[in-house]
Amino acid sequence: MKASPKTSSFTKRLSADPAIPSVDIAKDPNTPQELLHKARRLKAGAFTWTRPEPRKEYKFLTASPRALNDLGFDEKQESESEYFRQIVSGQAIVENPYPYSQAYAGYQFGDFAGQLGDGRVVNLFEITNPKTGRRYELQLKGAGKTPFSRFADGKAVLRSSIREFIVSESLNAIGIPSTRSVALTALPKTYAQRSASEKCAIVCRMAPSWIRVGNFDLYRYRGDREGIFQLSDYVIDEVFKGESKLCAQYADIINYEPKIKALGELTKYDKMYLEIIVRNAKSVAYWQAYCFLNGVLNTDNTSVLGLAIDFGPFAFMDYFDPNYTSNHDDLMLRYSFKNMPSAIWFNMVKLGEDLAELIGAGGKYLNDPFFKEKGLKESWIDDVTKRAEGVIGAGGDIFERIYIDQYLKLVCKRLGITPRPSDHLGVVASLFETLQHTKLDYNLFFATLQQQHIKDNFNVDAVAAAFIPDTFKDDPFTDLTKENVTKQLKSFLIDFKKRIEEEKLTDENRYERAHKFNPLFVPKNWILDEVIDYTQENEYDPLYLNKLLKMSINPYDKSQWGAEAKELEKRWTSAPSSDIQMLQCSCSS
Ligand SMILES: Nc1ncnc2c1ncn2[C@@H]1O[C@H](COP(=O)(O)OP(=O)(O)OP(=O)(O)O)[C@@H](O)[C@H]1O
Repeated sequence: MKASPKTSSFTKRLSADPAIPSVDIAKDPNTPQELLHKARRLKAGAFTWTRPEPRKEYKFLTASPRALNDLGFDEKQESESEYFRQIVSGQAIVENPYPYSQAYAGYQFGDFAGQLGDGRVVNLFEITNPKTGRRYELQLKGAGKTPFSRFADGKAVLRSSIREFIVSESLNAIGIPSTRSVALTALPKTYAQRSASEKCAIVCRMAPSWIRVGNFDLYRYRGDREGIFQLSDYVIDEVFKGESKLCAQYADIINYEPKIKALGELTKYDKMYLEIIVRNAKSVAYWQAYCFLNGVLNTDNTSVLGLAIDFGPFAFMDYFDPNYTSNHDDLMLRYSFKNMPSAIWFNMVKLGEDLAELIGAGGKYLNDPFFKEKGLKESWIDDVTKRAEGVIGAGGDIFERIYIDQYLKLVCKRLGITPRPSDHLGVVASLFETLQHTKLDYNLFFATLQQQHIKDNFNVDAVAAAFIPDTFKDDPFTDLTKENVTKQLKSFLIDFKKRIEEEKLTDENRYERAHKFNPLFVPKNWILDEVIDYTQENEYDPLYLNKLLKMSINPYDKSQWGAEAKELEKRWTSAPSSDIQMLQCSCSS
């Protein structure tokens, strides 16, 4: 890490908080420290200079070998280096570029919440992996108070830090777009009051960009049209690497969408908006295909890159229940499994409203000097409003098409079959009916199915039995009995057999296709709870944590899970007893 060149495109291209206009002022010992660490509302600017608050004691716990590898580092050398450990915990900072916290706003549970911002995050710098050319921005979560801390303490507790550290790396390893975690450091003498007093930690995280829909919301709230232009140009040039890359992947769907055709030529701002929509539609499909719930899909937790971001009350669902919400406080089920697509679409509409002037202008007004300098003439307003509504409406159709297309593709990949447009009525419908009625472990179901021999004279009872865990008990109060579960499974297996015969797929073909999409392990809430308890009760012994990390970053390859703690591996890959399934979490972290 020491030798890697470090930059910050964000602070280079976007405007700083006018209260601390330069790094020299931030560094000046005469500058009041409250300016860096006390809650206040910024008048303007995309960020403010700040730095991690010093803590009494730091204890390095672990680093993700996969993240280090993606940064272009030697895993072992880096994680053992003192310099690395100091940087990822905020004990030392790189003075150039100087650390900062981002300003953003957000719609939380449907209501606008005003200025939010990095209230416990300090951004460090960007590093580009010389081999892949990929750039990542590193930041520290739980690094202390910033001007965005509002009424809170700037801390993150160890419990939520372990959860975020593990799940972000797990999602990425499964193939789901996510922000990442580099390293985890405990703060043994730093406590935070949550429902009880808890010990704290710092997670060093990385992402190609940390920009959220909330960054745009803030400019709209301030009425800062120059800020919206600046942020949009930054996102196009630096996050998406130029206009030519926008909307390239789904050009066929986008260009042939009738509502898009009606808009005439698309501007770079239209394309940026649609690119963000496409990425988020795909991500929701991933979350649903793997039954992952973020739990708080507010606009401040919706990345412009469609990355899973901010891991509070998240969960991998144990069994398929469309009404499940992982968020204990989400009484209206706003962020439940079935509502995730509409929650993200709500956020895309808010982004469209933030960008209304830019996407409404179209080629007709965008290059008009009056528009650039001053804004809209009275006579243009109807035209611009109509076009902005047109872009958002077209975006809605595209969102729906891409989400459905991607969801079906992913589910079929998990089954090892080739998707057909009618699948939602056929084998996929049969699958979800079975999953919902049998309450079998969702992710384990696919991993079990890919192993089964389903041929001409297959013994359907024996195959059905392979899905039912030894621990299964008839529920005396419902019809969830072994007999009914077997019946339901057999019905699905017969439908499935018909389909694979139509496709002329052998068991081997099917396994070859499916096993790359069916993780053998996902970190469920009950496993995370066990690891958190063990780590806290055993003076930060990293045995469980590192075992969980190995399993989470190698979900398709058991051979990488290590020779240690085999009993944990066995338990963590089995279906759990019903009393620890479908756990919920609260937002406090
Ligand atoms: N303990 C805390 N101290 C200061 N600010 C906080 C704290 N917890 C949450 N916030 C702030 O409240 C807002 C919403 O919190 P949320 O839990 O969604 O974000 P977060 O987990 O802190 O950060 P991120 O989204 O970057 O993962 C954010 O502006 C966040 O910075």
